[in-house]
Formats: sequence, C-alpha cells, structure tokens
Amino acid sequence: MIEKILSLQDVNIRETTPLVSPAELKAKYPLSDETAQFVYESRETVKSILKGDDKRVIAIVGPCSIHNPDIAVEYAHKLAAVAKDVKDRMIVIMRVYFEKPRTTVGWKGLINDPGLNDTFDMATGLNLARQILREVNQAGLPAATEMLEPITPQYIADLITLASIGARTTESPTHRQMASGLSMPVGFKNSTEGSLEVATNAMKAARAEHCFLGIDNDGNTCIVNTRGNDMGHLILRGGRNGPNYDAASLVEASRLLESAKLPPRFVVDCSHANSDKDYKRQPIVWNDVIQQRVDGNETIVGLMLESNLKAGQQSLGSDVKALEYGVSITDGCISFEQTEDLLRSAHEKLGG
Ligand SMILES: O=C[C@H](O)[C@H](O)COP(=O)(O)O
Ligand SMILES: C=C(OP(=O)(O)O)C(=O)O
Repeated sequence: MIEKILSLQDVNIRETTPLVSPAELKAKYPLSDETAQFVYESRETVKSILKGDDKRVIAIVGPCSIHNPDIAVEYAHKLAAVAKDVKDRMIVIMRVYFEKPRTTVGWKGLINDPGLNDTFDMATGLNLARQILREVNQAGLPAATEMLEPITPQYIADLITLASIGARTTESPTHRQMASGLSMPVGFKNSTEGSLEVATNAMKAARAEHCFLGIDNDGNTCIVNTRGNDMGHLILRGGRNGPNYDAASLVEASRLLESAKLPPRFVVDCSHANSDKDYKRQPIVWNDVIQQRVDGNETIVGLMLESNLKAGQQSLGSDVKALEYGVSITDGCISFEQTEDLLRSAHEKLGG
C-alpha cells in the first residue's frame, strides 16, 4: 500500500509503551477509609475557606518538585508536626509536585522520569507518586499538586486536596476542560507574562460543563462529560513586569474578578516572578502578604512557598548519586527551618 511506503503516520514517534490502568494502580495502592475521609474533609475545609466561611489561611508549602521519595516523606513528617501547632489559624497543605512544565526543555518531574536520567520509566513514576501521596496524607498533611498531563488525574486525584494549573497552561483549553472535571478546588496561576485575564478566563471556562476526549478509570479512551468546577481561584505569581502581591495589585485583581462576576479570592505564590526567581526573597513576599491579611484584606485566602529540607538549588547532572540530599533540582527553595519560622510567625501575627 502506498500509505506504508510513504509513512503517513507516527513518522516522528519512535515507540509507544502500554501502561498500567488507573484502576489497576489504585488496586495496588488503595486508599484506606481513614485516608479517604481525610482527603474529603481537607477538601471541604479548603472549600469553606474559598467561600469565606472559614477564616483560616491556606499555606501551600513544599518542594518545587519531588525528586526523591525519602526526601518527600521526611519533609512531610517534619511539616506535619508544625501544621498541627498552627491549625487553628492555618491549614497547611504540602506541595507534592510531580509534573514540571518547562520553559523549554529539562527534567519533567518524577512521574515522567523517576530515574532522573532520561529513562522515562513512567510506570515506576506513577507507582511512586501514589506511594508518596499516601504517605503524605497518612502523615496528616493534605496534598497539593499541579495537574499537567490530562491523563494523570485518573491515577492520583483521589489523594489530592488542592490542584493548580500552571502559568504556562492556564490559557490552554485542554487544561481548563480538565479542571472542569476535577474533584477538588483548582487554583489558576496568572500567565508568565503577568496576565490576570488569562486566569479569570480559565476560571470562567472551568466553571462550565464540558465534553472532551480523555481516559476513564480503566484506561480506555472515552468521552468525558463534566459538571464544571466552581471552586476555581486565582494564584498570583507575578509576571514579566514584576511582582503582583502588593496591595495595589490585589485591588486591581479584585476589580477584575468582580467585573467578571467571580469571587475575589487569592492565593499568593511567594516564589516565581513574585520573588524574581530568587528563593531568598520569598520571606519578604510572605511577610508582606501576611501583614496585608492581618490588616484586614480577606481576599487573600492563601500563600504558597517553595521549600525543601535544605535551602538552595542544585543542577541535575549525569551523576544522580552526586546529588545533595534535601536540595531542590528545579527552582531554589528556602530551608525547612526557615519555613517553620515563617509558619510560626504568621500564626502568631494572625492571632492578632
Ligand atoms: O516551578 C518550576 C519552574 O519555574 C517551571 O517548571 C519552569 O522551569 P524552567 O523555566 O526552569 O524550565
Ligand atoms: C511551575 C510552577 O509555577 P508557575 O506555573 O507559576 O511557573 C510551580 O508552581 O511549580
């Protein structure tokens, strides 16, 4: 056949490899009744904070990316101890980010390449993601993650309390549709350019019902028909022209949301363009935003910090064994000790 000679399809595909189905993976790492109850209640807490019924502040805290299960679990246990002490004024949710959107190219996260060596063993990546998420929840911490590949939620969503759509994908119709079917609240980042409108459009789109192509729990391609997700909110992460966590930026953001008939509820990301990508500046943002909240700005419902066991960042070279334990291999992070100080001082300030 001429089509065979001309190779019209899969021209640039080297290989495809079948994967375990979501149902099979969940059967291997099931949710205990206790964990299911914990995820449910954590989501309800976040929802009532977003509605303004619960006045606590959401603190989404943890590594820029998870690259080592031992570090993630050690971090979770340390953070859980602090979370208990501040829980009357803050709900601490761990950043458990397995999927990294890259500006151009780079390591794409633990699910994509758990070996950190371009072997792309995604079956292992998905197994690890579920194991880590179970441990984080069992340690008493709800988990937050970025949903990047539209297929991933079927594998892990039952363990996630809060999802985000990143600055690079907020404008993507695929991600907005996916968000409309997610079972937990979803934060939309403003775009890397700094556009808030892109994120408000995303919130509008995700509140609507959609029909699109996806996979079901058995891993079959299917038509996904969603109800819409009304728990969308805006994550301010700064943009090309600088930060957007100051009081004037929050007023502007509130106006935009109100004119779009959306509730003005913001999570401020203390990292990324709000810290000019200098992890050491995150405490400046954190303290400023906590002060705004203490001064009465209740549109601020949460803050996000990139934090790891140890401060800084290291490059992922070819020798994985040479990596320093507890240090980020993506964006720079503040240390656990500094994170604990920030959480405790915020707790004190929020007490009035
Ligand atoms: O949060 C992580 C990074 O900012 C994001 O994944 C982009 O990273 P990159 O610009 O290093 O590719
Ligand atoms: C990639 C991230 O952020 P952003 O989408 O804001 O760049 C992140 O929070 O990990």
